[in-house]
Amino acid sequence: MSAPEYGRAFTLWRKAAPEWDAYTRHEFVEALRRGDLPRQDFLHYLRQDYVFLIHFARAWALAAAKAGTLAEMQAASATVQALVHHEMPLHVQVCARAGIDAPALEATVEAPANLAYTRYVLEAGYSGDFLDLMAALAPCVLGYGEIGTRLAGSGGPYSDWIETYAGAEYQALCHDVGGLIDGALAYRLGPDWAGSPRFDHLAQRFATATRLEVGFWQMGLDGA
Ligand SMILES: Cc1ncc(C[n+]2csc(CCO)c2C)c(N)n1
Repeated sequence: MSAPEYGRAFTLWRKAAPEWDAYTRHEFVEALRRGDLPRQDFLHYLRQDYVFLIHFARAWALAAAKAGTLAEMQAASATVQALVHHEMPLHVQVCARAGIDAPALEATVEAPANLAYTRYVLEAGYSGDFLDLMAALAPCVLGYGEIGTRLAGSGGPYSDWIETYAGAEYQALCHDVGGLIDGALAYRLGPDWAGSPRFDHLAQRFATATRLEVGFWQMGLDGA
């Protein structure tokens, strides 16, 4: 499948990430598409994803702290707001309907693949700058956008999940984040950012985060 249009950096990083297809076409994703992913596996994934989102929101808050312009600060803080007030309560709701109440969800023991991924992203932000954070965060945001687009209209028991990411609102967010990243690169590295030595290092960060997304799906299949 051709890459969705989420900006120039995404197009280049995606092409250079060896495990991009292993992430976006993982067996977990295919089982969501076919609709035969066991419910227990999905709930195990959702519980871990709730913990993931806590740290992901922290990483976006760190991005707000490392922002260089008002537009960057607005984009990062809006993402924190959306995560904390929409995406996380949605996980709480879905789990509650499946009999996992809030205290049980809060008591979720973090899987090693989850720890590895979230702390990798946070460390990129602690030791690096806004660009390091964006390169580490991009596979998560934009990969789900690509998966949503490919799975759109599949139907089945996971259609709500699929259509959330296939929908216009989430696709618009992916375009905005792609634009934010291209703008952040130009602002810090100049107009020839794609040819700068820093760009290869950022591509490696993107590839590592992609590899950790593969591990997260695999944890979803293995661990329930
Ligand atoms: C393991 C894992 N990777 C990616 C996402 C997708 N995601 C995480 S936060 C967010 C909102 C925008 O930042 C989206 C779409 C997820 N839920 N879990």
